[in-house]
Amino acid sequence: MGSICIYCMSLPFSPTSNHRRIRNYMGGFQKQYLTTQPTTMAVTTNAPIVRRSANYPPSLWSYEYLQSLTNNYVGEEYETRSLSLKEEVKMMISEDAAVQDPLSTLKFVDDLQRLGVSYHFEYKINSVLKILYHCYFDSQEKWNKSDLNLKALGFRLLRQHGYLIPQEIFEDIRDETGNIKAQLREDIVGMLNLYEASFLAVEDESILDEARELTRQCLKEMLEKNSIGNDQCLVMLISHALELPLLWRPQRFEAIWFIEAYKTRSDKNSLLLELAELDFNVLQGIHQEDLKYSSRWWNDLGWDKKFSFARDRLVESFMWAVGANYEPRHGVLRRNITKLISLVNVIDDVYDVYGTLDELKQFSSAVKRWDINAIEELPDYMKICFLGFYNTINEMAYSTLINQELLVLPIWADYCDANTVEAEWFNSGYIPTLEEYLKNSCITISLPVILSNIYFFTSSDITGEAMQNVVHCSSMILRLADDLGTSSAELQRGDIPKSIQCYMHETGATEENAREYIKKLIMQTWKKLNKERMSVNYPRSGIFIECATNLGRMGQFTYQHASDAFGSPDDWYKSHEISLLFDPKSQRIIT
Ligand SMILES: CC(C)=CCC/C(C)=C/COP(=O)(O)OP(=O)(O)O
Ligand SMILES: [Mg+2]
Repeated sequence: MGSICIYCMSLPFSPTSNHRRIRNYMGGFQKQYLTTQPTTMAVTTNAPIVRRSANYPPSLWSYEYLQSLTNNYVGEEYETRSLSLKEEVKMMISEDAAVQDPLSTLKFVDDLQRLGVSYHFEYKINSVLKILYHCYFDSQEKWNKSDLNLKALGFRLLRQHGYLIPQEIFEDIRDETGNIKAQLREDIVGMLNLYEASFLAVEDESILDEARELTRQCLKEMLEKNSIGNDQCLVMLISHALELPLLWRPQRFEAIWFIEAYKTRSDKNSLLLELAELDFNVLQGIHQEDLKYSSRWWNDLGWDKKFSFARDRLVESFMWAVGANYEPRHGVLRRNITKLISLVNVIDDVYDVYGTLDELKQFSSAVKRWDINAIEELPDYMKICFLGFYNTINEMAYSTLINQELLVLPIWADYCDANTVEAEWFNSGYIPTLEEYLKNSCITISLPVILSNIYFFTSSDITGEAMQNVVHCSSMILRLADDLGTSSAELQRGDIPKSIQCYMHETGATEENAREYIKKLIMQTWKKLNKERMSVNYPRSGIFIECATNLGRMGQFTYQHASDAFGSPDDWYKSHEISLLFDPKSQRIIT
């Protein structure tokens, strides 16, 4: 096994002195080029502690700006229009039409989902999908009569709704050379739907794996050769799918994009479009109220002013909350997710960047005891940190009448312990195996702790094992996506090796190959998650499972350009913040 030191990426690595020398060199690099903040605070000796800083930029959004947000889409006029549009659209989802014209029905359901309004019609959608399943998809004899597009779209929507249609539905798509049959390649929309459908694979479904690769190649080639024709909307849909498949996209961000794409479609339904835009704007008003509440909480907590070394990411944390669930009735859930993510960001920065190993151990032990008297032993900045954390969690428990111990123990203790392990690795220069790293870092990515807290606000009906599997899969997806996006900056400022570097160290792979391997792991994890999602008792367990899945999706969306768009939001991320939270839908085209 070849060895490359993650600190210099070129020298052969010897786990002892050579490595330590390079790490010291990195320490020198940090001192020279990164902001360090000498402080007079002493822990056990009188030597000043040299602390790192991640140099995160300040928040883009001031408290005053957030509090000044107003939304015009309130009042009787909009409510009445919205109600009547919903009635009209509901009548367009017809059981009879599903039997007569299954493809049009499936396309309509797909549009409702992508436009972000399907939550109004869940009952009706479930009913037509059930009919479609029994008429066209419950036996080989039936699906053999369907064309590629009908099979692919039906497969995707039905699997998404828990129907385990077998992959064999696509067993005859290849010719004797192994390529997709020529006449199927002419059905570009069918190919696109097959590509999207293939992401619903579970483990050991090679037909779907092959279909994904073959359709990806074909679609990519068509785009490159400009051979799709004049349908601009189809061209947009194909490049959008190749960028990130639909299944991996958080629905609200998809709606922002899809509403604009839908406008360019020749067969668009103007009533449906009006409903989608109006509904988006009404919901944006509701989200703004949640955001204003959250910003008051954050302002009162005062961490943005007290911890200059840490991320002040209230609005961005709120985006994750909307990504997790955007429906009007889940405001409390969004507010709590925002609190949890904002807290976790700062605590993560304390462990990763600012705290000394001794301080971190003290903090972990204080959390374990969950005793207010524990703060006496902590340094000043940690007193504030512990107190804010302690009060917020207790208040969340109180407001939902949950025994705080359920919210706190043992999962926050596990979270702190796992972070301490990372700090120990950093201090000793230890490079874990990929397996060892992932076991620990799927805890430090914080989804287990966030989702365990969320569990109590969603009153979901889900068994312990299913919950554990779903939490594990979404944590893994978020961890791997986060590493693909943030590890370069993290290593520069000094952090433990992340999954890419652990894999490189273990196998001698290049960074490019390691990144490819990590992407494969994301795909494998999705297969496990797909299986879990299809086997649970939908929709009673739906909210929790959707939240968990969506937070994984938020990771894939946020870090898709291999940069830390969350920690250091760039123009691309900022434009999404504006479209999601501040600008109502208008004639503006978003690319
Ligand atoms: C669900 C949450 C918490 C979302 C917020 C965004 C996020 C994944 C932060 C992790 O920060 P990081 O990149 O510093 O993580 P780590 O230090 O663990 O690599
Ligand atoms: Mg971190």
